[in-house]
Amino acid sequence: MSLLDVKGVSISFGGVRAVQDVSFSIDKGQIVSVIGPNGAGKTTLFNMLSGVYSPQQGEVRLAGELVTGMPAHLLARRGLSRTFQNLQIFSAMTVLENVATGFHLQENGSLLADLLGLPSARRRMKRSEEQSMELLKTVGLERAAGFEAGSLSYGALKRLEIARALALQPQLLLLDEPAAGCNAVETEEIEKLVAQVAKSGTAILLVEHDMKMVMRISNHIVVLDHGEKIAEGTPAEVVSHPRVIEAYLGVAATEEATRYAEC
Ligand SMILES: Nc1ncnc2c1ncn2[C@@H]1O[C@H](COP(=O)(O)OP(=O)(O)OP(=O)(O)O)[C@@H](O)[C@H]1O
Repeated sequence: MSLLDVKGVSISFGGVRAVQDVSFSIDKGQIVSVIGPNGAGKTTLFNMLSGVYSPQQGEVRLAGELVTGMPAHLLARRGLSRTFQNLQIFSAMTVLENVATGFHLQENGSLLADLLGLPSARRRMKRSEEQSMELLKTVGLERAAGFEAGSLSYGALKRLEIARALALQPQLLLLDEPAAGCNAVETEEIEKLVAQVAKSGTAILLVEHDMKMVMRISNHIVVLDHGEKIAEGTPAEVVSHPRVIEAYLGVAATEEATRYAEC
């Protein structure tokens, strides 16, 4: 049984078939990437798997259980967490506090105990701070634990967002363009981190435009074009697939034609 099983999911917006009959699966510890030209349906698919949209057709199973259209907070309890392309960091909080909020979301502590500062709440707080420090070490931000998150560089913020998603102790982590806006060094750091997270057993679903990173890091790639899956396989298999070449060359040729037209 796969960790994530996506079967025939579809969604349309008005007349636009954003995602049509897409199926694929992810196993434990695997890095699976979704690629495709602009408008191919990557973000929409990602949003259907992370509880933002509910598929109009098809089903999604997480560890064998039906989770189609389940909202994000319930998915998180079942072991699926995500990061956002536009960072969702609390910039006025410290780096450590940002990660600790991830742990608080996961715990079922009593609100009254928290408000009254009871020993059980203090113990829980201490435990989540210790666990947050461990995660900050994993993402290379332990020295920045006490800094205001807003003072971090962009690449560091991206890693902080991954740490916070990891605080939910996911079996599956969905990463929405983790390297977008990062320079080469920051991209390399993110790539290493993603590989390390997968090695520890957490499966990853990656939507990313940086093709070099995708090709180096993925075990399996799903290629979308105009909302449909046109190919899937290992990096070597998809780069030599005629429909993938056509989808990307089509885009390149159009861009080239536009450039000529502007001259
Ligand atoms: N909320 C929406 N309402 C209407 N149309 C939408 C909506 N979201 C996406 N679409 C359309 O669905 C199609 C797929 O869009 P989507 O953003 O998923 O593609 P993408 O592969 O993520 O593109 P990009 O690489 O540019 O981010 C596009 O034609 C887009 O215009």
